[in-house]
Amino acid sequence: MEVSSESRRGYTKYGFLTQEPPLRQLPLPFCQWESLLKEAQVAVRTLKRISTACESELDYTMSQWRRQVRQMRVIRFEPQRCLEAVSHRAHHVLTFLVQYYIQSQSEEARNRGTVVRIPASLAVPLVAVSRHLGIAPILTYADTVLWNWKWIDPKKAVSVQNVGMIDLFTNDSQEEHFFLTSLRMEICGRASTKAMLEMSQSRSKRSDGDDDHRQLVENVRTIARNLDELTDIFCAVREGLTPDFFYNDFRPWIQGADQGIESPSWLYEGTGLILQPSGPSAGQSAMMHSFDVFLGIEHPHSSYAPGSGCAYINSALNPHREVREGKTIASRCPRSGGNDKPQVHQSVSHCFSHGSRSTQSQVRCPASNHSIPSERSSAQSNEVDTSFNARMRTYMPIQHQEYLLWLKEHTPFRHTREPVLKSQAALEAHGAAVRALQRWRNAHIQVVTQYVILPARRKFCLEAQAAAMAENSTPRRECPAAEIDESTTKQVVRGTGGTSLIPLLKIYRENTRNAAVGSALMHPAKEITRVQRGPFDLLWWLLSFFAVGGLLLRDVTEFLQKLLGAMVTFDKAGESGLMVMLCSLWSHILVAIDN
Ligand code: HEM
Ligand SMILES: N[C@@H](CC(=O)c1ccccc1NC=O)C(=O)O
Repeated sequence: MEVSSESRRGYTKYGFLTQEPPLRQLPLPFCQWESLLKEAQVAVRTLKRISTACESELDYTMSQWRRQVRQMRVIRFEPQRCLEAVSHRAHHVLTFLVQYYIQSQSEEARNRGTVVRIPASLAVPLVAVSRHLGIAPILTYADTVLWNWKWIDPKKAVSVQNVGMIDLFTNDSQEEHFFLTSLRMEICGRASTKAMLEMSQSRSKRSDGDDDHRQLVENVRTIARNLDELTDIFCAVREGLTPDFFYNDFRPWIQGADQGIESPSWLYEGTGLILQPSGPSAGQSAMMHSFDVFLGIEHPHSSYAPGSGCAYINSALNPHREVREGKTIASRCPRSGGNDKPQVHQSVSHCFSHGSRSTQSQVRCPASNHSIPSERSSAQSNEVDTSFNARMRTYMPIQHQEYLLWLKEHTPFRHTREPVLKSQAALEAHGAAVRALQRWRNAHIQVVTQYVILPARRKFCLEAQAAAMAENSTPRRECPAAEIDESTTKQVVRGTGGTSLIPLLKIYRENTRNAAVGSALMHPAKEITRVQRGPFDLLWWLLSFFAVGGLLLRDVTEFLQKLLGAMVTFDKAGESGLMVMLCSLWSHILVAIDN
């Protein structure tokens, strides 16, 4: 797999962000799209903000807006004749318009029947530009983050403080803070990308000298430290975003059509496409994928070939069969994760990869496309779709997909972890990086619980209560969110990427942990010290200190009591009280981490 030296330079300098700040306005022929975007943004901001009493006014305004969209003529977009930056902006604007168009419709309208229609005025140019970019024809992480940033002060360099977002759905600073968190991680993560590139490139022209080896160890240590910085930036998402705003006000705008079997399909008028695409997720960040790829952490069933596999239809006719390239084969598509029953995925489709820009029609089920889970894997993973990562790659720009394939071929930690087996220092560095990634995944699971699981349970409760009241007008009974059991959560809660999210995230964390345990077993190694510790780590160490200290204190006390008889007195009640408190705190922390 060849990645041009030019694009490699690009990754080095700006990570996965574009070299230049993204375009903020499309050229003249496409200004109507820009005006429609402004109109929708203003309507949502002004009418939603005032009060809920304005909801119907918002509905009315948006229905007028949708009419304009339907009546707009199809403007031809010829990406081959445009600068790449224009294509990025076109994909960004069109996918924002599609989200406004679909998500501003009432829930009944969206679920009525099985198909939601995207007017040709949006669908035709969107499919053209998506083919050109080798990306899915739906709002992606690239649209919301990578192609959506601006310098605050163009005279200063790009830094985590000197950036802002261009377009938002709600125009609320909380939404900006959410996207900025990812953007800042992308900027900060450039240090890792640079280190990975250096190592992987030098592997091709390998000299294996001592200096090379020292450099490798230094680079892997850089990655470990950088991952901890990323975790700190990630945790700061809490500083400017409330779970209520995230879940109830912002998230509905970015939903895709991959929210379970009852999700409607999206029909792209004038293109022949019917898809059930996933919404955006930072799981589409090539920077985040590169850590797993580089460190050799495997997530089973995430093997992958580039292209966009999101193009298919769930015809839901025969639950046990899938039509593939003219043949009918028995299969199951793990597309929507968790509670997937065998489904039909009769593909339609066009592929959005470079290699197949021509109107190639092929049958693909995005997740199972490259790897259909075996019996063993299903049992092992408790029916969780672990091919999420492979599917998410098909929502990345094609260069990022190709870069990840190149990295997999060239990482020094491929196959046998050659340098690791050779050197204790490299092994330690690798173990520290893996553990740092695991810490990031722990933090991520906690944030997902706080921002998705708990608000979803709360909403489910309120809806159940309202329904019960409407049915038999029984008095309102409290329904604490915590009462909802796990199976209900699984049914009602999905990620924008369409997954049954917590089981998936836990498996990914487990795979990471196993990679770390594996190397630690081979050579028990000292942990590389973290450069920055979060308050949680401090608490962890303090508790460990007191717990161990408490145990020691008890042993020493007993010893002294035996030794000195009655000379040493110790308040037994106080001591055991302390122990109980410490144990219970400890178990709370363990439970919190496991959640
Ligand atoms: C409030 C903030 C966030 C929430 C609620 C959230 C939620 C989720 C959810 C629900 C998933 C499951 C997959 C799916 O989308 O269906 C997921 C996956 C993922 N998210 Fe986030 N996310 C947040 C922020 C971030 C950020 C800032 C990053 C990094 C840039 C990130 C990186 C990932 C990755 C890499 C995955 C794939 C699973 C893995 O590798 O462990 N997330 N996220
Ligand atoms: N998967 C997340 C959404 C998400 O993480 C996301 C979506 C769009 C752009 C960036 C995202 N992640 C972090 O900024 C969710 O289920 O809400």
